[in-house]
Amino acid sequence: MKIGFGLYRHMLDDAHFAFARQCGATHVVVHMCDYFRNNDRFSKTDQPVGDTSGWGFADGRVWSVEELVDIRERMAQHGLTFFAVENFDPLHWCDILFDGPRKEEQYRTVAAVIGNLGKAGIKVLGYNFSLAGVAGRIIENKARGGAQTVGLDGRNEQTESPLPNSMAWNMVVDETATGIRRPVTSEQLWQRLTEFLTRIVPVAEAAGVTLAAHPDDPPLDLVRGQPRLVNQPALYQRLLDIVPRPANALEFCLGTIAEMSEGDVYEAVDTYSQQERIAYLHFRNVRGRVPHYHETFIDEGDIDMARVIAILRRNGFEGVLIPDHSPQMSCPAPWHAGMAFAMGYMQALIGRG
Ligand SMILES: O=C(O)[C@@H](O)[C@@H](O)[C@H](O)[C@H](O)CO
Repeated sequence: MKIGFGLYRHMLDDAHFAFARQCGATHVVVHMCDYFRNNDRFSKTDQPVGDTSGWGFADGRVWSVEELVDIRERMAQHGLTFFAVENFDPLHWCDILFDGPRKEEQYRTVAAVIGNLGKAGIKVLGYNFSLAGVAGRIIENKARGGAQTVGLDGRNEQTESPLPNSMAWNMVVDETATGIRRPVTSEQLWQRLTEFLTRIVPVAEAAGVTLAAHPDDPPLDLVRGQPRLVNQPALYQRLLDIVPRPANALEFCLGTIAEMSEGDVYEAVDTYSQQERIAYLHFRNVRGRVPHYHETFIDEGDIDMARVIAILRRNGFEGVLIPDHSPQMSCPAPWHAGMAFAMGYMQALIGRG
């Protein structure tokens, strides 16, 4: 098992690389999509949360081999491995998600993105096949000591307001578009995922890249009038079985799995790590289940994190674990302190960095 760190687009600098290494990270998961682009409404010091207007503005640029290699080489100077990219930019694939007119063009874009990752030596691409994206969460001071965290306290304006045509994956993809997205059925969503995996897993295999699926967070049935995909632990198996190949793997988000209304997080960890289909984990903790939960510090949630590590060890898991996100601590550096706390706990559980 390897301990990693997730860095957002605006954190790809020496200071954050040094901080990640000092926290014991050896591997980095990079968010190449700038969730905050052209959007100063929300603080960039933590994960994006947003409101009914979503996160930032997608730009759809295909990340070049050169820029990916530059990031990889700058990280390497700090003893860090560029392990994965997490998420497409919504403009790479919004018409794949919504079966729109640019679908075929976007399949070519997705193939180009994956091809460039492979050429740059980056072996994992996390993705979240989600129509409304990570939407609906609210900011609350519910973590230990009143620390700021995110969660859900029942359905709210964000989860209920219909998704506009201007948005996909909780970001703006066409600010000129008007009207509301036509509701998609759950079966249509699974059909689109089936086409996506059937067409793209071979592309990923040829590029030497593993695709890793994140579950839908919050794992409700509907968010903004659109169905959710993997919102129960057993549905991960349905996704894996569409294309039963090693390159069709999981970005296993422990927190999201624990938030789900059904299932047992320990059984899920055991089931999927036994199959060796977990590429990396979001090793974060929560309290409660949808529609009432909040993210917690790594040591104070419902999940016994030591028990999760014991299951992973028993099943010989050799992938990467990252904290994903942590509550913001009340100090001059809320994000850094929260991440350092989480990483220290992971180091103690998993081993020396
Ligand atoms: O569980 C979650 O929802 C998180 O993994 C996401 O907030 C994730 O950090 C973002 O979607 C970026 O991938």
